[in-house]
Amino acid sequence: MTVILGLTGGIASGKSTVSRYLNEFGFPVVDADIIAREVVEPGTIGLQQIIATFSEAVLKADGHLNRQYLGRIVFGQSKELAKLTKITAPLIRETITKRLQLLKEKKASLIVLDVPLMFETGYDKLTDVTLLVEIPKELQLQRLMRRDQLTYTAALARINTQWPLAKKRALADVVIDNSGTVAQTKQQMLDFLKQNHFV
Ligand SMILES: CC(C)(COP(=O)(O)OP(=O)(O)OC[C@H]1O[C@@H](n2cnc3c(N)ncnc32)[C@H](O)[C@@H]1O)[C@@H](O)C(=O)NCCC(=O)NCCS
Ligand SMILES: Nc1ncnc2c1ncn2[C@@H]1O[C@H](COP(=O)(O)OP(=O)(O)OP(=O)(O)O)[C@@H](O)[C@H]1O
Repeated sequence: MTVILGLTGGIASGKSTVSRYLNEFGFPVVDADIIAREVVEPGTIGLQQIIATFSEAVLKADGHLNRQYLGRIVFGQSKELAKLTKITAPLIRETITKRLQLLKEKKASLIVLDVPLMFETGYDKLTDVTLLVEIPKELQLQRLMRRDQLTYTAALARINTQWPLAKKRALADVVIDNSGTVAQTKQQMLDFLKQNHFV
């Protein structure tokens, strides 16, 4: 039987750090952020629809989506974000469903489904167990500002488009605290994997 492990957490909480670690054990990862990029590559229907909605100003000179520019438009303006997700959400869902089906057919024992907006979008329904990576909001702001070179206000706007941590924590089966070192986080993950006989 295949177990689908839903991995979630706020922006810059450490999901990729955890999913990379899980992938080191050979567990396949289906990553919604990566798929969100694939569905708007040049030549896709997704990109065509984005241009039709937001104008050609969203394109870089090489024809790729200017993600930084679009991010500035949508984060902090809920109407604009809703227009974008109306385009991307169905395309992401279709790809995720296909990938999960393929991996199940290959009889993967554990599949990691990494979705930042797991609970907000109901993807937890596809999972057998949900794991939340959490850090305190101040640390989240610091890591996000540093990683994406954002101002305090821009980082806060991104965080505030997502559900508050407490609401996600109430729904998660397992909570991993990523406020310490990466090594400490990996140890918590290893304990979880061992306890559940995944390794
Ligand atoms: C606005 C975009 C172009 C900005 O791109 P950028 O490269 O700067 O960010 P990236 O895609 O790496 O996302 C970073 C993080 O932002 C957060 N985020 C992304 N989309 C959303 C959203 N619709 N609502 C809330 N938070 C979001 C997530 O925590 C995500 O991990 C991009 O985020 C996007 O296309 N978003 C819409 C697609 C989507 O809904 N993705 C989430 C899949 S669950
Ligand atoms: N335990 C840690 N200690 C210090 N820095 C960390 C730790 N975990 C992650 N980071 C750093 O914090 C940033 C966010 O981590 P990561 O990219 O894994 O988060 P994420 O949840 O996948 O983010 P997003 O979903 O927004 O892409 C990265 O720059 C990463 O190197």
